[in-house]
Amino acid sequence: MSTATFNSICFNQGYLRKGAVKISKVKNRGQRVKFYVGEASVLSTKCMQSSEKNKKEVRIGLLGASGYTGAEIVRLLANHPYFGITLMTADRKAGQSMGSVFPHLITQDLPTMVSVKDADFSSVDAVFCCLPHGTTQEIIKGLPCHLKIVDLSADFRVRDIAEYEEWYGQPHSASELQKEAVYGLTEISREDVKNARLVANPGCYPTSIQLPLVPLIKAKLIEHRNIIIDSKSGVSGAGRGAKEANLYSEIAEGIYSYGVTKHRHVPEIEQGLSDAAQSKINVSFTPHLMPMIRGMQSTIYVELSQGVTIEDLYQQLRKSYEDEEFVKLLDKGVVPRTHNVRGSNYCFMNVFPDRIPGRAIIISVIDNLVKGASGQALQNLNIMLGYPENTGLLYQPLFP
Ligand SMILES: NC(=O)C1=CN([C@@H]2O[C@H](COP(=O)(O)OP(=O)(O)OC[C@H]3O[C@@H](n4cnc5c(N)ncnc54)[C@H](OP(=O)(O)O)[C@@H]3O)[C@@H](O)[C@H]2O)C=CC1
Ligand SMILES: CC(=O)N[C@@H](CCC(=O)OP(=O)(O)O)C(=O)O
Repeated sequence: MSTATFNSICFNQGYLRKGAVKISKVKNRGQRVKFYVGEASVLSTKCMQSSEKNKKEVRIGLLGASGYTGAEIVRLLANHPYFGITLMTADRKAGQSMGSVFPHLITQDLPTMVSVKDADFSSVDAVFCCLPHGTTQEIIKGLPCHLKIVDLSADFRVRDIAEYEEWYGQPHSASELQKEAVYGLTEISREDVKNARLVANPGCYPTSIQLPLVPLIKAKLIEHRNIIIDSKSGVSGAGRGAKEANLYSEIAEGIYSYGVTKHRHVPEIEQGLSDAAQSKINVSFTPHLMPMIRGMQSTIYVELSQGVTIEDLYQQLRKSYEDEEFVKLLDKGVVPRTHNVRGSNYCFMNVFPDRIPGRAIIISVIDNLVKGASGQALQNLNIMLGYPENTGLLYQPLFP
C-alpha cells in the first residue's frame, strides 16, 4: 500500500489531520487493506499516548468526569486527534484516578480528578460540563470567560427562567448566562453553535423527539394538536449516583412509567417544537425506564395536516437529513431498534402510516449516552472550535 493511501485511510478514520503527520514507510505484510485500517488505528493511538496530552491542539477540562457522561467523553476523546484532557473534576471521587473509578479506561493517560474548587483553568481552552443541574449553573458562572463550554445538564436549555424554576423546582442563579446560551441540537442549530461560547446540550429525550418532529412541523405537515410521545430509556440515563429506584432488582424484568404528566423535559420539548411552529405547542409525554443499560426509543403519534400523506412525511425527513452524517431515515417499513445505534452517535428514524386514516407513527432511536449526551456534546465542541464535526465520533454501533 502506498504511503498516500495509508495516510488517506488514517485521515478518513479520523485519526490524522491531512498533512499534520507524515508516515514515511509502511511495511506491506501481504495483508488486506482492512489490516492497515487496524494498523492505522494502533499506530495513531500509540502516537497519541506517547505524545504529551497537553501537546494536543485543544486542552479540555472535564467537569464531572466520574459520572457516566464524563466517562463517555473520555471514551470518545481517546480517538480525537486534537482534543486532549488536561483537567478532570469529581466530587466524592476527587483525588482518585479515572482508571480506579472506571477500570475500562485504565489504559488512558489522564490527570487525577480534583474537586472543582481546586481546579486550575489556566491551562484549559474548553470545558465539557457533566454535572447535575442546579450545581452546574453555580459552577459555570464562576468559570473564566476565555473558556468555550458545552454544558450537558439542563440548566441553560429552557429560555424562560420562570418556566425553568417551575419545572425544576429551584431558583435559577445565572439568568444572564442563560441569555447567552445556544441550544445545541446540532442538526437544527448548527449555524448558531458555530459562534457560541456556551452551548446547552439537549436532553436525551428531547433529542430523540425533536430530530424527527422539527422538520415536519416547520414544513407544516403535521397538526400541532394531539402530539403523543411515548419514550423509553436505558437506566444509564439516570446517572451513576446510587438510587434505590435504579437497583437491579427494581429494574430487571419489568418496565415502569415515571414523571407522568410532569417530567422536567416537557418545557424543553415544547420550546423546540413551538420555535419550529412559531406558535405554542403542547405535547403529551410519558417516559419509561427499561431493563437495559443504554438506549432510547421515542414512539410519537401525530395527526397529518389536511391533504398530507405519509409519503410527504417520509420525503420531508429524507430531504432534511440526506446530507447528515448522524441522522438516518431508514428504508420504508424498516423499524428502528436501539440495538442498531448502541455506542454510536447515530439517530435512526422512520415514519409509518397508522391504521387510523390521517395519523402517523414516528419511531426514533438513539444511544442516550452518545447522541443523547456526550456524542452530541463533542459534535458541538468540534463545530465551536472549527474542526470537522465528526472528529472522534466515527464509532460504529456495537452489536450484539
Ligand atoms: N446519563 C445520561 O444519559 C444523560 C445525562 N445528562 C445530564 O448530564 C449531566 C451528567 O449526567 P451523568 O454523567 O449521567 O451523571 P452522574 O450522576 O453519573 O455523574 C455526575 C457527576 O457530577 C459530579 N458531581 C455531583 N455533584 C457534584 C457537586 N455538588 N459538585 C461537583 N461535582 C458534582 C459527580 O462526582 P462524584 O461521582 O465524584 O460524586 C459526577 O462526576 C446531568 O446533568 C445529566 O442530567 C444529559 C443527557 C443524558
Ligand atoms: C432514565 C432517566 O432517569 N433519565 C433522566 C434523563 C436524562 C437526561 O437527559 O437528563 P438531563 O435533562 O439532566 O440532561 C431523567 O428522566 O431525568
